[in-house]
Amino acid sequence: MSHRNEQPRVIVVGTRQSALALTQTGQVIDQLKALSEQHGLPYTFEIRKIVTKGDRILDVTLSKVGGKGLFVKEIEQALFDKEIDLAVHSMKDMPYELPDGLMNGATPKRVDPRDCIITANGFTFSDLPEGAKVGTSSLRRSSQLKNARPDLQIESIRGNIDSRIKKLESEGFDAIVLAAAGLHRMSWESKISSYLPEDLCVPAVGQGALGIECRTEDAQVRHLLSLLNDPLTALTVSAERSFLGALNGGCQIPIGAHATIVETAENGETCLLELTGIVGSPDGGILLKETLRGQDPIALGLQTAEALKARGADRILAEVRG
Ligand SMILES: NCc1[nH]cc(CCC(=O)O)c1CC(=O)O
Repeated sequence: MSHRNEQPRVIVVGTRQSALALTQTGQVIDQLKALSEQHGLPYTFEIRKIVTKGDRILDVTLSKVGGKGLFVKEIEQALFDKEIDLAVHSMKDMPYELPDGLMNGATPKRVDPRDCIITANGFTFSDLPEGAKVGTSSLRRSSQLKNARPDLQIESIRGNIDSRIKKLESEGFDAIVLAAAGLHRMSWESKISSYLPEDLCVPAVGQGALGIECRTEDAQVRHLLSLLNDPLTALTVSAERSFLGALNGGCQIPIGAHATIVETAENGETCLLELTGIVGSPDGGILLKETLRGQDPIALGLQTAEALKARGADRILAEVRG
């Protein structure tokens, strides 16, 4: 079926070493293998593990470590050095701006974007007892949960999802908050006690989606990755990331956004998007939320950010950044 005359090539895939990173990278490689076969591309795949700064620093709140892209810098260097040819990231850990020479080659279909809680006693969120101790290091999550339930005692919990689940019991949390997507990819859905609906907790920008970074000049990898791209996911993620960029955000500040497709035109060329964005104070005292609709994802992200700025979002964010 080959319409080109491709030479055999080993494509090296970089990944962080966490169980989730390895699992989602493995899943993407399986999909790329199937697509290569289907399209007659003579590619084989190899995994290279990379340790990032975010993996090494585990004892401080991430917003204090500072710097965007804590989990991606070493990976990007490996791409530039051609030690690897592509890297699978959780979209929510990908910085807003990629360096010159690198690009997001594909946004595969998103899985469940919601946050969920795992509790020691199988409680749902509304069952949590007065003053319950809830583990999360995300300012976005603490802001929204404290806003709904000022009595909760939010405490920092770091580490990969597997070590956080262990800490639920060993450190006496009543509940921990995690992205459902990571648990689904690990086939750990059965650990989920309940999902947090979006009117309670708007997810992180890009949550549940992946991004696949590659070199802009690598036409073969770009062609292969284009086969894995899901255009509707790419549209919603681009609205969310436009919102994040307009607020100069990273993943360690209290910002959340989620876009959905409301309507697609028959020809599939235009569609109507709805974007909900929030900015909150970490203690939950202030929580600003806007929902807007539009066709152009970039414009929609900017407009939603402007609407929040008009209500004081910049002041909240300046305070968090210190
Ligand atoms: N910041 C860590 C991180 N990056 C991606 C995921 C989960 C998977 C995803 O959202 O795609 C997680 C863990 C979590 O927040 O529970």
